[in-house]
Parts: sequence; C-alpha cells; structure tokens
Amino acid sequence: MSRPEALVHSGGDVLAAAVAARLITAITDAQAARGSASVVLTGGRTGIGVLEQVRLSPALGAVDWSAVDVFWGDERFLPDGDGERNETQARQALLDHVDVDPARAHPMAPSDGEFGSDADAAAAHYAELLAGLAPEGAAVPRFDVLMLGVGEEGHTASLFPDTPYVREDSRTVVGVHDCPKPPPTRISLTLPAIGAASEVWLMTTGKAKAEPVASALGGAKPVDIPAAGAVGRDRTLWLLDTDAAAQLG
Ligand SMILES: O=C1O[C@H](COP(=O)(O)O)[C@@H](O)[C@H](O)[C@H]1O
Repeated sequence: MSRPEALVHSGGDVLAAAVAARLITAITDAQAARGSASVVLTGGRTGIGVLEQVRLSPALGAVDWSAVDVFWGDERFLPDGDGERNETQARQALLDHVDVDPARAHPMAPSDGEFGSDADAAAAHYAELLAGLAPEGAAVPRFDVLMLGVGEEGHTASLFPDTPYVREDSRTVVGVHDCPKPPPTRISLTLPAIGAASEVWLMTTGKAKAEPVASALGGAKPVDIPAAGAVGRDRTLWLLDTDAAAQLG
C-alpha cells in the first residue's frame, strides 16, 4: 500500500494535459516492459477531459492502442449509448478515435443489456469477467493505472459516504442503489478492487472539491470520505488544480 502524494497544477486545462501526458507515458512504459497495458477509466468532468487531451496529444501515436486493456471503475446504469454513461463519454472523447481492440475494451453493462434493469446481476457479471482476466490467486487483473474522480461529498467511483458499498470488503464489483447523485443506480468497483491496482490516480479540480480533498489527505475514514480509501499498491497520486488543493496544509 502506497502513501498518497499530491501534485498541484495551475488550472484544470493544465491538469488535464499533464495527466494525459502521464497516462501516455505509463501505457508506453508498461507496453515496453510487458507488451501490453491495463487501464481503468473514470467518468466525470476531469476524467473525460484527460481522455480528450490524450486524443489531442502529439504523442497519441506512441501508444499501441490495440494492446491496451480498458476497464471502467464505475458506470451510471443507463441504456446503451446514453450520453450520461461513462462509457459513451469515454468513447466520444478517445476510444472511438484510436484502434482499441473491441475484445480488450470491457465496459460495464447498460440497463438495457443482457441483465436488463438488474444492476446487481450486471455487477456480478463484471466481477466474473475481472476474475477471469486476473493472474492466478488474484480477483482482478493487474491494473497498471486506475483513474478516479472525486465528488463534492468525497465519493469516488460510485462509492458514496456511509453506504454499504464503501464498506464492502469481499466483492470486487457492486450494484449501487439510491445514489445521492443521479442517476440513482450505478455499478462500481469496490475499495478492495481499487486497492489492487499498481497506480491509483485521483484527479479533481475546482473549489467545491477543496474540502473533500483536504479531508481525504488529512486522514479521514473511507466510510466518511470514500476517496480516502482509494490507495494503489505502488503509487497513489492526487492530481489537483490550485482550487481543489486550496485547503491542503
Ligand atoms: O458521477 C460520477 O462522478 C465522479 C466525479 O465527477 P466530477 O464531474 O465531479 O469530476 C466520477 O469520478 C465518477 O466516475 C462518475 O460516475
């Protein structure tokens, strides 16, 4: 388990471009070492902004996109193609513009897919998929980079404060119900699954995030500020703009 580090950028645009450069480097490093890379995407304004910056980067072509395994940390449980789905936004921002192998992109199920409106069944299926791609003895694949956003109340992925989902300690993926932020039904990796990643990057901007950021980095309990419980095995980076970092000591 790594100790969280905060890196502060001057504004949201600089942050998105800097994280995009960091992501391209992390993927190319993993591909140089092992021939492939494994990345977990997030939704939210900052996360999607980073993917747009990857698409616009002059270094886009440094990545062999056909050798990247793509997963999602959470999903808004909505019909396929809905503009509010994290998958739809990630495809529009980046994935539709590069030659990702469709067999290596692993979106969480939509609410009109094979599990219909049963988010718990869709979550159980995603957990099986992850287990099937995991190294022996592990429950999830070896994620090189797992990116997350942070909500105003401290949620990360779709794990909200004081819920059974943030307390989950055995399942790797859960159906999430009655979320305070719309839509009310979601699918999310749990903290144990997030903690299996090599690097966890929490990315956020704006004054509204200053309080949860300071609480998380100040040692809040994950049950109160779920983002505080998102810790990578080798590295945990909090990638912030000056507004989001404003209450750090
Ligand atoms: O709903 C969600 O929100 C969070 C944070 O989003 P932001 O727009 O405040 O950056 C995001 O991390 C999560 O993936 C998404 O489902």
